[in-house]
Amino acid sequence: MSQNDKISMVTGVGWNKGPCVGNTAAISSVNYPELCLQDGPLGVRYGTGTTAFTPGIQAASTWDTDLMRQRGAYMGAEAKGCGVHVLLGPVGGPLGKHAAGGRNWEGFGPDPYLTGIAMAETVEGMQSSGVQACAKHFIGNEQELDRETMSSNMDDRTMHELYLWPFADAVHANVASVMCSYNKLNSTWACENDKLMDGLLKQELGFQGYVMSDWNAQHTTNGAANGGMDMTMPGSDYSGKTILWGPQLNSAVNNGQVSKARLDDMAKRILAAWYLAGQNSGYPGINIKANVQGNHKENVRAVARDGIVLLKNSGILPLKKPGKLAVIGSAAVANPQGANACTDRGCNTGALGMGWGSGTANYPYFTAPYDALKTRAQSDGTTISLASSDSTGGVSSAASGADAALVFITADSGEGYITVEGVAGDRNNLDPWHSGNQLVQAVAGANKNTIVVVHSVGPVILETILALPGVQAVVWAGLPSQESGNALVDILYGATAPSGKLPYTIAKAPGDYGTSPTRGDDSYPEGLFIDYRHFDKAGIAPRYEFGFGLSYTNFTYASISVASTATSGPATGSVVPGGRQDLFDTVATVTCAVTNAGGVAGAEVPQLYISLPSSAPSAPPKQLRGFAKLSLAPGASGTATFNLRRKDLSYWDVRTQNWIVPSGSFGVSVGASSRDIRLTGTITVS
Ligand SMILES: OC[C@H]1O[C@@H](O[C@H]2[C@H](O)[C@@H](O)[C@H](O[C@H]3[C@H](O)[C@@H](O)[C@H](O)O[C@@H]3CO)O[C@@H]2CO)[C@H](O)[C@@H](O)[C@@H]1O
Repeated sequence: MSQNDKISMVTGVGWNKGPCVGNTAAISSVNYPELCLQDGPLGVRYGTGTTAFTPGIQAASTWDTDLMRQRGAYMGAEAKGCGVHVLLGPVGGPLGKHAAGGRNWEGFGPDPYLTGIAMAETVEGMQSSGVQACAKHFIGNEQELDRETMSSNMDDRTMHELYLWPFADAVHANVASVMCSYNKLNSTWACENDKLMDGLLKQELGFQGYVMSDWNAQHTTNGAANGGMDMTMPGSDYSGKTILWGPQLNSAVNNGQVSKARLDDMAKRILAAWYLAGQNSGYPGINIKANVQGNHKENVRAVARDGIVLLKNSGILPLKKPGKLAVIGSAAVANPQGANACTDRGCNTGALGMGWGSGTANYPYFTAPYDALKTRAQSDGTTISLASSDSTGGVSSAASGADAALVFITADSGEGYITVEGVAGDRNNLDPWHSGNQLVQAVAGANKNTIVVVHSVGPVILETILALPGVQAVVWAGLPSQESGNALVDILYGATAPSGKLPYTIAKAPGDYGTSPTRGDDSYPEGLFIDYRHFDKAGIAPRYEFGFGLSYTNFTYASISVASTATSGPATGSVVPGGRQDLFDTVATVTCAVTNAGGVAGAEVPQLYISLPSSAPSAPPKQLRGFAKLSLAPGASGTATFNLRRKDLSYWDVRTQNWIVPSGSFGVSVGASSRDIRLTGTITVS
């Protein structure tokens, strides 16, 4: 390849200059195609014949690795069918430091272990279908407010044990590419941060793919090249005036400011990823409008359904052919202007299926809650009525007299380039939108059998709602995408027992989280203590804890067994993708029996938390390090097996710059949530 070829391979053609959101030019000398990079984390953005998969946070809410992998594989297959070479997902940052963070819903929640597993499953699924995955946004882009000017200043241990952790799992899964983020990291732009891209990602984690910039996140020609960035996107700023690579990079290489070896390295990494994905032969031509949906809606329905978390149920659910059902709220029906009426889903009108921004896709269709409820009611002979307004005025007459009243509320957020109803990305508060508390108050005042359905991007404060005696059930339906109504009916009528568990904590008050987006630089004073790690350490009682979720049956736990070969000391071995080799060795196995002790089939998510021994530096009281999902018939038992990797028992030692397994007694807690611990054991490491 000539120097010009290499420059062309690493430089986007410019904003809005190609068929995809990011494009590089074809290089005929090596039969390399015009490369197509397209969002995003839940399917092909701007497609017309593509599936709108569930957002990452809903996949996390299932705690089901098979569904996560299938979701990734189907997204990858659709991307390939459209000729997309690089699908811009999954999202491991934001992790979810702020409950109100605008883009949290694109990823898998604030626990690094759960997000890491979900990242790996998604990457492997996507790349098994032949598309290159892109782990983003690297790193510290935890809020939309000031994201393009602020610095995320975090200490080394917090970096390793929280924010870098999911990216390490993505690299271990051989992710083809990583996207550096808009913000600065410890005062240096992420996209020219040598410590970050070269030091952490390429050396410590052994990443062999390429780093692309977030769109217009590059600031200098030489700083980015010498800091470890390998591809600039989209190749110009949004006005098309500023171009930082292309001819500028050519000059920098010619005058020695960027070495030829560095340019070769960039090109080698991009080509390696292209070969890794097998895109060098028989790859389809680019057609974002191709119809590639196949049967993928089945995964959407399964994730939407199994991600529903039942928070409260006095026994009203599952519904048993009610004579009269009242459905209330604007969020029960599709956006009257059309499900795709707002660009990049930049409005909260009608039923909510995903947040807004670049991480969205067009709905090929949208089954709203009321659509599916009406179909079910007709087959049951139920009289169903609809009041699709959030005004409390006529609610009393709509709700009274019905056997049950279903009221729909929402909370939305998204990417900061769109402002919706005064919300510029990050949420302004953790309340339901559209006066949801007042709506529920009015409904529950008129009907003592009120069921609240919440569609939300993240935690909502539910105290007002839970204090109402008429509220018999709260169904946390999350972000279900195109299969919203069908998934909800599956759960409400008991075709499937709810099996989702919260991938974040729902607090009693916003201040309980201890973090919120702020202007300017952020020094990350909370360190390791976000979400449940903070609640546990500070002794704050959450309303619904991380990992919580009810079912229509109940499960008992017994017979914990712990076997370990773990030895104390630092990680060793050569660096493989993801870090030192032995970090990924299984060093302990915990098993337990789980029995469905109730009368209906259901699925349980036993969760394993570890507590580090006293010889380790101060650490969160409990940290998730394993989970399983067991589907069990009534009376049946199954075995949950948790394989703990060396890394799962380690802390990051800043002095030696290595992972260390401390000696002593590790607490092992297995339970139905982070605060419903059913079995305990110990792992003793000498
Ligand atoms: O899509 C690729 C990555 O882009 C980042 O989001 C950008 C988004 O894709 C793009 O549509 C949007 O463009 C707007 C632009 O910011 C604004 O100045 C202009 O007026 O309107 C444009 C919309 O027509 O910019 C987004 C960045 O600000 C994502 O961060 C990343 O995750 C995507 O993969």
